[in-house]
Amino acid sequence: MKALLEFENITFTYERNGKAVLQNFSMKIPVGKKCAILGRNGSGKSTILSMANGLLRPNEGKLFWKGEELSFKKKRLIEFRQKTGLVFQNAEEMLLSPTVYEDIAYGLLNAGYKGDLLEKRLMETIKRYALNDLQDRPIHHLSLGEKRRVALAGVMALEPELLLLDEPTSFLDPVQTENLLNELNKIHEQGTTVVMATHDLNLAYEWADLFYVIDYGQLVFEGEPDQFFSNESFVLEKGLIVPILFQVRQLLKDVLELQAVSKEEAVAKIKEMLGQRRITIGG
Ligand SMILES: Nc1ncnc2c1ncn2[C@@H]1O[C@H](COP(=O)(O)OP(=O)(O)OP(=O)(O)O)[C@@H](O)[C@H]1O
Repeated sequence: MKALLEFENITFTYERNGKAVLQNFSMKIPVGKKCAILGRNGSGKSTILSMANGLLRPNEGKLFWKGEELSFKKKRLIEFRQKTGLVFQNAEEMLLSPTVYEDIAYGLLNAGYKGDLLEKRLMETIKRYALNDLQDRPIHHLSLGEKRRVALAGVMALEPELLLLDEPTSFLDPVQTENLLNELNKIHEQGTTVVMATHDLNLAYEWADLFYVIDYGQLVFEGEPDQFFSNESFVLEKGLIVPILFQVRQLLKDVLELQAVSKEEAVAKIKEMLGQRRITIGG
């Protein structure tokens, strides 16, 4: 499996002589997958995402981008940071420009775009993320869902190969959550590898191809979502729960005496039973 980004034996401490947040941490993110990083509060998920974006430098160990060791020299780091876009947990707080248009332009300017190229990319981004009606609006007049869309658009304007998202659906309503997932699926279909840290296990199960479970700064599971949730005692031990979607799939399989029930079939069945657009049960 070819790794896009690899963490190799990384140790990281925020404070001098402080407790290591990551210890001998190794993880490979393959090209072209939809990955979810899971783990209890404080397990190290945001730290991993910041390091994957070159914002934090390991105390020990190495990072590899497409097999090549990451250099922390300024120029190389700037190049690397453009290839790995990070949308922060409170993305809306990162929007500092007066308007949507200016915010996206600011990111492009910082990345060295100017003149016609800047204008072209700006217009493409505004169109692609359906921001036409919002472009001249002051950022503080936007809803949370709209602010998240602007933050995502700002990062995607730089066409990263790896998109990193820290709890992108927190505080979004079910419709906005669904819109965001549709957007992420489009981004993924166009060739971007997507990694999301989330506490929403139903969503992670429905969306991700690959799980990384972090506990106390260690990678304790890497693999398929079904494999992870099949071992309930392990899931509970890691401070997580088996989501309702997984349970319904197992139940339907038994009741209907089928070999397998796809996630899509299970989602459709739950929606039919609950008469809802999206599943919002459990964490
Ligand atoms: N800037 C910082 N300075 C010092 N310690 C920090 C800093 N940021 C995070 N930590 C500590 O590092 C550990 C891991 O934090 P991190 O935010 O990576 O966890 P997380 O899994 O993303 O948590 P959550 O699910 O609550 O967002 C925690 O103990 C946290 O207190």
